[in-house]
Parts: sequence; C-alpha cells; structure tokens
Amino acid sequence: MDFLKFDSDRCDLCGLCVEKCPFLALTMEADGIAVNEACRMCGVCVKGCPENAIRFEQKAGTVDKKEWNGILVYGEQENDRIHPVVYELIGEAGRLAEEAGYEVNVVLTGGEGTRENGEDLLLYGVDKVFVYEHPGFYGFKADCYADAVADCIAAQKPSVVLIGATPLGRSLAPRLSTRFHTGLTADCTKLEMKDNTDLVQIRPAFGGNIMAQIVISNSRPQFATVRYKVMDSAKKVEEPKGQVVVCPVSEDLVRSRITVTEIAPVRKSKSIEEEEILVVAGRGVKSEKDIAMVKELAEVLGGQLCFTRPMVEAGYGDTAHQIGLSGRTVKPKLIITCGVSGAIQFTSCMNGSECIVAVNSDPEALIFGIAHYCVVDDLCRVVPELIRKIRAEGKE
Ligand SMILES: Cc1cc2nc3c(=O)[nH]c(=O)nc-3n(C[C@H](O)[C@H](O)[C@H](O)COP(=O)(O)OP(=O)(O)OC[C@H]3O[C@@H](n4cnc5c(N)ncnc54)[C@H](O)[C@@H]3O)c2cc1C
Repeated sequence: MDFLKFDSDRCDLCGLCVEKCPFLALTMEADGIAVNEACRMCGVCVKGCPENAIRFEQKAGTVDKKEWNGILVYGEQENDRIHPVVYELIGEAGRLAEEAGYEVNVVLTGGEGTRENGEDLLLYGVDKVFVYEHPGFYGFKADCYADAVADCIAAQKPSVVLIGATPLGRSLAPRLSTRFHTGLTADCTKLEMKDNTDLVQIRPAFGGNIMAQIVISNSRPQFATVRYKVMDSAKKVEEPKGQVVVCPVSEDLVRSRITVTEIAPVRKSKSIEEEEILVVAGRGVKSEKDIAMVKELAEVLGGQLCFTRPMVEAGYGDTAHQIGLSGRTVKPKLIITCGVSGAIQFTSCMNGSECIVAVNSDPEALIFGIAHYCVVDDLCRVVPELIRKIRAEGKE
C-alpha cells in the first residue's frame, strides 16, 4: 500500500509490526518490511511500533483518480441513534452520485445496536452500509474511530468522504485526512461535482466576505465536513436494494488510549437550528421594550427569539442566537423577521425556511424578495396585533 512509509533510520527490523498486523499485510523481506495489497490502513502497525518508524504518507499528484470511486458518508450516531445530519449527507451524496454515476455508501462505528441502525439507513437508498460494531467502540474514541473508518476507506477507495460538521465530525475528519495525506474542507455549505470527479467544496471564508470554492485536485479521497441543516434530507425509497456489510473488528482495532469513564447527558435547550418557529429581531427593533415585545411574539408561538448580527453586536443576544454567515443556518417551518433589512449575509442562512413572514416599514427592503408574506408597516403596530390575535385564537 502506497500510503505506509517506513523510516529506515529508525526501523530496527524487530518484526513486531509483521506479527501484529491483523490482515497479514506486512512481510519481512531481505531489504526491509514490505507492505502488500491486504493493507487496510488500520494503523495497528503505526500505533504498535516501539521506534515510531512507521507513518502514513501519500504524495500529492501520485494518485490515480480512476481508482477512487463512490461517495462514503460517515454515519455518526448520537445517543445510540443516527444523527440527523447523516440523512442530509445521504441526500446530498445521492444528488452528487447521480451526476458522477457513483454508489452512495455509509460507514458506521459504534457499540451494540449499530448494525440495526445501519439496516434502517438502507431505507434511504444507500447502496452499502459498512458496520464496525464492537463494545470497544462505545463512546467516541477518536483514535479507534479513525482507525476503523480508515480501514473502510482503504478497502473501498471512495472518491469523496462526507462527514457532518458536528463536534465528533470535526474531530474525526482531520485525523482521517492527515492519515491519507489529502485535503479536507471544513464546514461546507454547498457541494458540486465536476466532470473529472473533483468536488467543488463551497464555504464562506474571510468572515463571510467571500464564498470560497475549494478543490482537491491532486489527491484522493476528498474529505468535506458539511454543516447541519444546510442540505436537504434523503427521502425513503420505495424499494431499498442496498445491503449491510459487517466488517471484522479485531481487538487491536478497538485498542485505544482513551478511556470513557462516564457519559453524562448534557441538559441542553433546543438550538435555533432545531427549532420549528423562529422570530428574528433586526435593527428595526430599537429598544429593550421592543425586544420584550418580539420575545413575547416568539413565546406565544412556542418558538425562540433570534437576532441579526448588529443586534448581537449591540448586546441584545448571544452568537448562539445569531442567524447568518457568521452565525447559524436555520430552516424552520415558520420564521417571522421583524425590522430586518434582508442583507445576503443574513438571508443566505435562512432562505430555506418553509414559511417566511417579513415585517418592515420600508417597501423596498430586500427581505421582501425572499418572503412568502410581506407586511409593510411599523413593527410596533404589527407585532402587538399579532400577539393579540394569536392569544385570542388560543382561548377559542
Ligand atoms: C463578513 C460579514 C458577515 C456578516 N454576517 C452576518 C450574520 O451572520 N448575520 C447578520 O444578520 N448579518 C451579518 N452581516 C451584516 C449584514 O451585512 C447586515 O448588515 C445585517 O444583516 C443587517 O442587520 P439588520 O437587518 O438587523 O439591520 P439593518 O440593515 O439596519 O435593517 C433594519 C431594517 O429595519 C427596518 N425598520 C426600521 N424601523 C422599523 C420599524 N419601526 N418597523 C419595521 N421595520 C423597521 C428598516 O427599514 C431596515 O430595513 C455580515 C456582514 C459581513 C460583512
């Protein structure tokens, strides 16, 4: 395997790596250790070498792109269930795969129940689900998870690997891309496939001033983490044809330097990405009294209050409640913007919402270009009236 390199100055030919390799991929030859095609990049030899003489390496430009095909999605699990971002990644992978004539496969790593979760994913039209199930994968152990996913990548040679830009994904993806000596684009908001299978990975850069288009043209696989709630989720297919492939997990593969002593659930309030109803206060909301008014609207609707960036900068809210390129991307069922002008840095991160209601006193405001319902009036007149009507409906 081209990726495994031995440092001849350090290697004392002790043979431990040959002994330890679970795939019998290493042999002792007259001129040193040789690696054969059975190598799965599992990292057992790299971890086990007492002299640190083995490393992963891929020379840019040496990869034959034709050998790398298909899209592999990392099937993150959270609290023993598939993380919702995975359905979005499968949906996006399906769209890209159609253009390139690729398969869409998923790899899962986890403890008991992982296989069952993998079977459920077949309903979404996935071709193959590779399952690495072992009690040793319980809890997120970055080192073993990287070893198992690398094992799958080395065996399957996907052209593209998509991972959710979650805390777990942000830890896993760079470990994998360094191992394969290839590129990773973090936090993508849009993906496009070129005819030559180079993936155009698009994401805001320089504080949202530009949308950068990043291409990994000299190496494979192409790693991208994708923001949650940006892509459309995959839909269930009528006749699933895929299959689950259970991958062997050796004790060496689950040997970790990390010990999970306890997993305690964090009591967290719903994030604005998960909320179905949002009310946004823009700079047209000018006083604490007006803030209390729009907050009341959010409460009577059973939703949350969010802000544009200038409002967060003015101290009315925190960044976890800021919508926009330098804040969060949202896609709720209903969003009511109050005194928001509709700058692109704001609208590009909420224009996928199902129903957009905009209240603005300026009939020329840009926000009306994307709103489904436009209310041209003073918010101080509109919002109290809305609250009164919603309360009255609730009492009926
Ligand atoms: C790199 C970069 C990143 C950015 N990131 C973000 C981001 O993440 N999120 C974000 O929001 N912005 C972001 N911005 C800023 C963005 O360009 C806009 O400046 C900002 O969205 C405007 O906020 P606003 O609509 O609240 O304020 P304004 O543009 O000032 O609009 C206020 C609106 O309120 C209306 N209004 C005033 N009084 C009333 C009233 N009584 N009743 C009804 N309507 C009224 C006005 O007609 C006006 O349209 C970013 C900018 C840059 C350069």
